[in-house]
Amino acid sequence: MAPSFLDGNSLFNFVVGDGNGVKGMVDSGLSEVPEQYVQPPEERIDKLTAIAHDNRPIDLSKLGGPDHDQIVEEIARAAETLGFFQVMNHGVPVELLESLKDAANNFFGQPPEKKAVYRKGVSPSPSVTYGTSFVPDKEKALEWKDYISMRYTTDAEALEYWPQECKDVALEYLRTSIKMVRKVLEILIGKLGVTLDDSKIDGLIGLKLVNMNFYPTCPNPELTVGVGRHSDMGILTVLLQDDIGGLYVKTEEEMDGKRKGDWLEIPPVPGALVINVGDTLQILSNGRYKSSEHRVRTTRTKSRVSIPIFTVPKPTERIGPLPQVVERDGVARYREFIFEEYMNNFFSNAHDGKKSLDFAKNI
Ligand SMILES: O=C(O)CCC(=O)C(=O)O
Ligand SMILES: [Fe+2]
Repeated sequence: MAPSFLDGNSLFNFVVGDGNGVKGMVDSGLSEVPEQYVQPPEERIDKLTAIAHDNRPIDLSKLGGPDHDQIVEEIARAAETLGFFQVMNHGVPVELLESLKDAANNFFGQPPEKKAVYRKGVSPSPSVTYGTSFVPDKEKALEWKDYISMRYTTDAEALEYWPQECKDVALEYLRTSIKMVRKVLEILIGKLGVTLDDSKIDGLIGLKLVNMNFYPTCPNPELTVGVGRHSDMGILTVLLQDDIGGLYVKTEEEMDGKRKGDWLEIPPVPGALVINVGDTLQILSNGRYKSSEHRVRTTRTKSRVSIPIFTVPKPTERIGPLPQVVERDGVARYREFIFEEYMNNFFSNAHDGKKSLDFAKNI
């Protein structure tokens, strides 16, 4: 029977506390968006004014041929401007991409009690968390999204604790993507005129998370957000999205006829993956690479899945602008800190654009 949400508390408990998620709420028969999900006007997303970012995906297979230098340029240019680009021939098998979307839909298609076992605090492993929105306790308006997050430690631990519905494909996705992430990161660091040894790179991408996001259908998409404005905290994010669309990125500067502050949609391209720069890479590069603000809209008739891999430094890693870059720039735009401090700050605040980076600003 459809629960009647008489007050805000019972709705919050049903969705967040009991782990029914937004999907459970929608499945209970909802004709309009509850007040807790209504965004203030300035955060709502106007689908009609969106401009598509229709750049072709960068063909990574060309790194092995005569066009190597041009591809390196394209990657660096994209990281310096929008901070987002798409790649093809990335080494992640295209069939695996299809299986991943199926796995995500299968996982979220289960009854709530099967998913709720992975809630924070009750999950059989601290590396697996099922939840909804971002930090529900801190948010003025909740995000229209459920997720499962899988932090990688070892293959054995993943095979034991990650959900049956997704563990094999998620591990394969991680294994194949990481090779590509390393390659792209080495290119970007190289373009800064810096070489880092393998152990330093290992530390910078020492923490890896595979998330599966599920955005249920929404009766009033114009009032809600799937994910609010934010930037990612780590080094590079790899993102697989399905064919629904709705990922928007804010332009940091005037480019290709777009004005600073315009929101561009990253359109779904079959077989491609989206890559974006995270806060930590912006900091390491002393601001040259852009960790862009992005957000996700909701849709009325079809649910959407996306599957990001976040590559993030080890919590104990000391982070700051690379000394060679600071020397050349003549100024350090960010301070040094231990990554765990950054991470704790990131997860203790609601999404608020690029405010996460203030933690690292030099005062
Ligand atoms: O669903 C998407 O397309 C993006 C999700 C996202 O930005 C995130 O999980 O950090
Ligand atoms: Fe993101």
